[in-house]
Formats: sequence, C-alpha cells, structure tokens
Amino acid sequence: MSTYIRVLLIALLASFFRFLMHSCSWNLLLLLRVFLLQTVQQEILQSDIQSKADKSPVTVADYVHVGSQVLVSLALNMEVTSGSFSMVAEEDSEDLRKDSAEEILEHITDLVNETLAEDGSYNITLSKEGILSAIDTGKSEGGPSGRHWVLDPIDGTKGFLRGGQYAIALALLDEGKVVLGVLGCPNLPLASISNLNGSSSGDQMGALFSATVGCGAEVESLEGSPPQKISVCTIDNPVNASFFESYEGAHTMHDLTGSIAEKLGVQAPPVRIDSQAKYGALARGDGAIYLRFPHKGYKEKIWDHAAGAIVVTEAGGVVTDASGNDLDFSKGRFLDVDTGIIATNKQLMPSLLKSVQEAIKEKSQAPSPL
Ligand SMILES: Nc1ncnc2c1ncn2[C@@H]1O[C@H](COP(=O)(O)O)[C@@H](OP(=O)(O)O)[C@H]1O
Ligand SMILES: [Mg+2]
Repeated sequence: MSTYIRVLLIALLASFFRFLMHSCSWNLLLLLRVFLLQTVQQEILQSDIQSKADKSPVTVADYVHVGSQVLVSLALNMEVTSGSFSMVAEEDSEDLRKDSAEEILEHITDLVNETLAEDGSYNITLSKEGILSAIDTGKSEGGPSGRHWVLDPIDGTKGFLRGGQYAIALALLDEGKVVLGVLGCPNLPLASISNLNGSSSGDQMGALFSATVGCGAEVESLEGSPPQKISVCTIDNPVNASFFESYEGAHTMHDLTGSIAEKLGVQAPPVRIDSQAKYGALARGDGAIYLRFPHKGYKEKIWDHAAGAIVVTEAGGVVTDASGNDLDFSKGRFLDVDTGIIATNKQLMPSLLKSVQEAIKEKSQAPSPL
C-alpha cells in the first residue's frame, strides 16, 4: 500500500503550488494543483486497511489526510511565509503522539520523506517530531484579525473512500474575510458535471477552481490548462433549476431539502455529491442551487466552506445561511450559521430564501415521530 500512497503524495506535492504574480490587492494568485490520478486512488482504495498497533483500524484516508496536511504546511512554510504562519486545518497530531501510534507515525514519516526525496522540490528530511509539528501548524484558532490559511486536506472523506468526489480545499483569510480560495477536485469532470454519469473515455477528469477576491473565479485542468473564467448559471425560473447536496444523509436533511425544492418548483432530482466539489460545480453553472442543512447540533467548520464559498461568490453567486446572512469566517474554527447554508445565483436567491424559510417553519411545526 505504501507505494501507492507515496505516488499519490508525490503527485500532490509535485503539482500543488504555483504562485503567479497577479494584479489583485494580494498581488498573488495561488494555484493549487492536485494531480491525484483516479487509478492511483482506486489502487489505494483496494489495498484499504492496515492495523494500528492498538488494533484499531487505520484507513488510507488517515495517511492521505495527514500526508496532505504535512505537505501543504511545508509548502506554505517554504513558499509563502518567512517562517511563522497561521493555519486552521482539520487534522491535529494528538492521536499520532500516543505510544500506540509509534509504528504509524514512523510509517507516515517514511512516506512523507520518500515523497519529498522523489519530488525533489525541497531538499529536506523531516523527523518524526517535524511531522508532528507540521501537522500542528493547523491548530490555529483563526479569528477576526491577521491572516490565516484554512485547509481541508481531504474534504469529502466518505466520497474519497467510496471512490467518489473529494476535494483538497485551501483558503486564505485576511482580517476575517476570505480573500483567496482554491479547490482541487480530482474526480470532477473538467467540462461539466453532466459528464459524471455516462462519461466517455474522452472526458478529461479533474478540475481546479480558484478565486481571488475582486478578481473572479476560474477553472483549469489539474495538469494546468489555460484558466477559464467561470460564472454561475443565469437560470431565473426554478423549474429549470437543479440542486446540489451532500451524498451522505447524515450530513444534511434530505427530507428538508426535498421540501425546499418542491416549494420552489424545482423539478429535477437532487444531484448528490461529496465535498466542496459541489461549490465548484455550482460556480461554473453545472447546477443552480446548493443546499446544506445538517442535523440538529452539528457545528459547521470553516475549512468545509471557506474555499468553496469564495469560488461561488467570485463567480457571481451568493452564499448565505438560512436567514440570508453572509457566512462569517471571522469567528474562529467554527461557523456560526443559522440552520443551514444555501447558495445560488442572484436571480434565484429571493425565492430560494422564501422557500427555505417556509420549509423550515413547516418542519418545526410537524409532529415529531414517536
Ligand atoms: N453530522 C454531520 N453533519 C454535517 N456535516 C458533517 C457531519 N459529519 C461530518 N460532516 C462534515 O461534512 C463534510 C463533508 O461534506 P459533504 O457532505 O458535503 O461531503 C466532512 O468533511 P470531511 O470529509 O473533510 O471530514 C465533515 O466536516
Ligand atoms: Mg471537510
């Protein structure tokens, strides 16, 4: 298994960061390249599970999450900052610091070092402590002041393990606002989501979305085709609209989203895919609406939305909570949202909001199941 993970990490690192001068206020456009071949993912998935020393299962997703976060942390350290930087990311090193994880940590350290050696971009070898502290650069609390990188090293873990959609999502917060976002979606067709089912062998897979505040949003291939400007669809009649939502029923209330769509007059069935690939697909007009209504008590994390939200807003869309409030990324690691997150174009937003509020009210008044 380790060979395949190494190949995947090499591909990730080799194609991850490109910095181009840009005329934006940031004077920087970060292009994230994720060249994770589907075949590699498939082979990794087939080799699946190893055992940790304490016999709890460790999945390939564990290796890829940690490997991705270490490599991004390293690249940010070497390329972007002169030393210290703040990163809010999903993984921390707590489990890997346990005695029982010694063997796993050794394995991850070897994988990362082999990856670095083979890639050759950085002449560096990390110790086990170096790996742990690279992971822990992601422990920042973020907040309203300063700059913070926001990383989801593998978003849509369930999709990744199913061989479906997943994304590597990186954003930059400046004084509490998202100013840059990049989404690498290796399993998303470059042209359109309509090619997802029944795609022919000629369809190019993999899409890299990027957006810089005030400069619009773009898509390009993972291999670096010329970036194309993208914009959300111009549909203004919900009858012609389709909507994206999580594949996992545990992540969003499919009954509520069904009721919203019905009230709005949407006729197409939901398009259910994992990860922030949904935001990318929405931003280029593959569908008209994004709905996400987690079950009661779930707190949204900023790394699940920061990159996707700026890609959509820079493509001309609107992303809000269920009351129509903008998402506020300045509150730390969590988002303080009312009930759910919705996104669409400017034309459809007023009627979408109305349907959302009606459906929520109706659900709250319905007798609870025994
Ligand atoms: N019970 C829950 N409700 C809502 N979201 C959840 C959830 N459990 C996990 N998630 C989040 O949903 C994300 C995936 O979203 P989607 O459903 O759009 O694919 C996960 O990201 P990770 O896969 O990075 O952990 C995770 O952060
Ligand atoms: Mg995530």
